[in-house]
Amino acid sequence: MAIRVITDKCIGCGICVKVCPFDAIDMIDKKATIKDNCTLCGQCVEACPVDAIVKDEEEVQSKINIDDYKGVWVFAEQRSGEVLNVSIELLGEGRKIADKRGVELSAVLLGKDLDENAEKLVKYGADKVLKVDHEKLENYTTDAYAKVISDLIEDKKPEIMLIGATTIGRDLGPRVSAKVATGLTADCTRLEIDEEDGKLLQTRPAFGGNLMATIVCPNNRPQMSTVRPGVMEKAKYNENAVGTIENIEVAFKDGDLKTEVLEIVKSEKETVALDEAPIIVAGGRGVQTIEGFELLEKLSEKLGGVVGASRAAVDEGWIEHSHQVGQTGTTVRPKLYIAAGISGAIQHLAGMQSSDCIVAINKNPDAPIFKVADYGIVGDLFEVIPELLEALDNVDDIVTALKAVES
Ligand SMILES: Cc1cc2nc3c(=O)[nH]c(=O)nc-3n(C[C@H](O)[C@H](O)[C@H](O)COP(=O)(O)OP(=O)(O)OC[C@H]3O[C@@H](n4cnc5c(N)ncnc54)[C@H](O)[C@@H]3O)c2cc1C
Repeated sequence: MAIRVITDKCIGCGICVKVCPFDAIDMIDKKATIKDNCTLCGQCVEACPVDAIVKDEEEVQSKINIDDYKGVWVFAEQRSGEVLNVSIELLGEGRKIADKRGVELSAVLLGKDLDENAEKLVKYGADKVLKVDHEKLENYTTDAYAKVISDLIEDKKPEIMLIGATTIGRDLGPRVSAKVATGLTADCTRLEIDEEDGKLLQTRPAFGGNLMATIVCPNNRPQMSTVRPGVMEKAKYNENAVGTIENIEVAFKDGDLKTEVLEIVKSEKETVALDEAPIIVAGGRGVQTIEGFELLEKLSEKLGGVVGASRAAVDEGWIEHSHQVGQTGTTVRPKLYIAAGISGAIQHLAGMQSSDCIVAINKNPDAPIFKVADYGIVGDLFEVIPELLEALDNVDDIVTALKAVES
């Protein structure tokens, strides 16, 4: 599709320049000229009084044979030798899509000393693991990983490739998609497959989370998505599952790799792995101050969890954005989510309502958070949390006493 100006008809009235919401039309020599930032919205076509601007509707012809592409791939991301939860979630989602399409589900595993993780991926439902074991892949680098995966795609032609929208996934996905000349939908929160034609309907928040956009990639393959951690259900572990592990040999030529990891230094900036945490104690505007969050920190430490927050608390500057849960923060699915002083706005619920157990502490008995809570405590968090801490101390004392009696 394209927007085209029929120059013979254009009278240079400039109406199109005025109506274009994207400033994508210039008047050059009294003729409308469409710029590269045109979004094909078509407002100029509607507005032109002399029909000098037209939209060419012809379908873009695919340069590849789409039928050659088969199978669903999941990039199995690892950190410090551990496969991330998001990759297990993607195996769960990939399994559903592969079954609907009647194709194989493969995990793509890059790194060093991968035998144990390859077995694990089979037990989480991968029919096949494409294992690329090489010392240059021990630590993630964009050029090495993007090269290996794009070469694999060109060789084996998967129909769909799913990658976690982690910092690594957000770097890797676009590089791979550019190398293999296909589209990528970033930061998806829902995936559906059209069983008939195999189109992947990729849904993601757009315009700052104010609307949900569903995007398809009709003319190129693979259809690639990065998917937010925490939104899909994890694949079930099955000790007896069987699958094949294919060892892929790679060789890097001079010039293939432009970066080398010399040392890994932990950032001093505070970050928190919310999406991996089994317990989250989250606070909202009701927590009132930075000191209020110290109380939440105590409770989360006691429970072996991490601290989360609503956007209101982040906007107040009481806690870093990396702790924000919700539509424009992190989506989480912990075993236990304690929401203290959080009202339960829809954008917050979107990021935490799939948690296994939700405990809400709020002064207002009508707060919407209670509608999704498994346990609700109506009360002042500055009274409730100290009581919880005391009760947990008592439990510790009882456990210590019991151990002393046993020994
Ligand atoms: C496009 C968009 C994206 C957004 N994305 C996000 C997002 O990712 N995450 C997010 O959280 N929000 C997001 N928001 C903001 C969201 O709409 C709400 O404004 C926000 O979640 C409210 O935060 P809160 O519940 O902490 O504050 P409030 O709504 O002000 O609620 C405070 C609650 O604390 C209770 N309270 C007060 N004092 C106490 C006390 N002493 N003890 C117990 N309870 C107490 C009150 O009864 C109240 O229920 C987004 C909004 C938009 C428009």
